[in-house]
Amino acid sequence: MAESNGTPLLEVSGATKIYKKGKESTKALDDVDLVLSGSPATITTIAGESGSGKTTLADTILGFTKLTDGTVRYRGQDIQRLPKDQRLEYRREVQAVFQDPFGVYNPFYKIRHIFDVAIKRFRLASNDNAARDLIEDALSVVGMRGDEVLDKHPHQLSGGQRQRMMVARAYLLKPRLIVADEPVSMVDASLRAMILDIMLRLRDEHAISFLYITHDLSTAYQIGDDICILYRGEIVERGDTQRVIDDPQHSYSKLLISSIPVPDPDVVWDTSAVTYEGN
Ligand SMILES: Nc1ncnc2c1ncn2[C@@H]1O[C@H](COP(=O)(O)OP(=O)(O)OP(=O)(O)O)[C@@H](O)[C@H]1O
Repeated sequence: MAESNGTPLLEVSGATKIYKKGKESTKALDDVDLVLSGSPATITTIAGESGSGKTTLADTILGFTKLTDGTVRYRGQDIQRLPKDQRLEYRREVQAVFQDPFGVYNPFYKIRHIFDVAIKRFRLASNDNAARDLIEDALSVVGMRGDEVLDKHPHQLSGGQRQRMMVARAYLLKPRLIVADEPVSMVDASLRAMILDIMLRLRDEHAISFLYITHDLSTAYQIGDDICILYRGEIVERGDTQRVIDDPQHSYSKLLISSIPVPDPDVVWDTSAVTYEGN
């Protein structure tokens, strides 16, 4: 897919999504604009409370959900109107890592199946040796080896290992963007640190950008470049992560940030948190 100079990797414009069920309707996204330049690669956090529209935005960018209004452009092209060959390229270059790694595995297949399918679908290797090398390379990025995992079934791996398999599968495809929807919320603290570190390495060493969807502002603070605070489907504040978290301007951001747990016993818990009642 051609990327002309200055064209952002991803551009979401006026994204509005209304879910309708009978007479009820929910506006999950309300006129959201978002641009990821892709160069240099960055980690952009989408943060907000449950129901704020984070997953809807992620699903929209992945092409799983159609917008009611607005567009998602990947390298300048509306993802809903891509010709077949460009669609395959977009499918390869924009990968997903989800919260529950168990949900995406077929329990009947061994782990190697997820890699074999990806290699076949995107014609990544011309023979078995080349395929094996690609898989080992991808596993090494997440600190694993093929003989440890490939002949196992999903239930024989820990949650953290399954999540690392998902990251390895995404990396195998040499994506430009990984949409990571709560990727560390179901793993323990040490694995969380490892996965966040892998994300940083993929950004810095492999130029992979991330859209990091989370309600956890402390991890966003650790790894995020930019942050967008989503509230009821609208981005109410955006900017450099440290700036926004250290000095939030919008009253909802202030409320969200005041609820971050403070680990330092010498830091007094701020009990004067505002109650958010709208703009
Ligand atoms: N398929 C659907 N049908 C109807 N309403 C939906 C659907 N998916 C999401 N919604 C509604 O849209 C709003 C945004 O939901 P969404 O899942 O995008 O939020 P979220 O920020 O990802 O929440 P969480 O952190 O709990 O996953 C919510 O009010 C939700 O109930």
